[in-house]
Amino acid sequence: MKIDVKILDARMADQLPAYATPGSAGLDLRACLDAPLTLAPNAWQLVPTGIAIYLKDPGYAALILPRSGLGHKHGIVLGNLVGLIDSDYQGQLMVSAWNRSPTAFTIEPMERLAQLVIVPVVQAEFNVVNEFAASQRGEGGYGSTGKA
Ligand SMILES: O=c1ccn([C@H]2C[C@H](O)[C@@H](COP(=O)(O)OP(=O)(O)OP(=O)(O)O)O2)c(=O)[nH]1
Ligand SMILES: [Mg+2]
Repeated sequence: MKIDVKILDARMADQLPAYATPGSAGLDLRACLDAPLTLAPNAWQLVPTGIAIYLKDPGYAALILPRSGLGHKHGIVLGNLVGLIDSDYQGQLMVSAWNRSPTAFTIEPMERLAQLVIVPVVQAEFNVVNEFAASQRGEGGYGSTGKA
């Protein structure tokens, strides 16, 4: 699949997001910063990525997810937990970087900060009904099938 991409910061021209291995699901997004950015404990800031994408097809969306290493080892996750990029969004991809750890963390310019996953999307329509056809689960939820 080919996605239109705009390079908004010249530094991104030779380091567009890429799959790190043939089996990678995520494209690493870089922090397009002019200077290091220190996030104090529990601080968050919107970080530009230097690129815009236009998915065009409403059958796709992109998700911005944390990088596991940064999230687990340094507490750098996302202020919105997950970023959802609509297929008609044409602005710069932004990463809400949140330092959920008790230690300050410095993001270096052009460091890989988060990852982008392209996913298929179904746009559903609602069919209003008074009763659903019976299902095995019915209205049971929240542990209703037991623990083991
Ligand atoms: O981490 C993110 C999340 C969103 N976006 C961009 C793409 C997305 O299509 C747009 C709107 O995001 P969303 O719909 O999640 O935010 P909203 O608060 O509902 O804003 P809007 O009223 O613009 O839809 O912002 C990002 O760049 N990074
Ligand atoms: Mg929205």
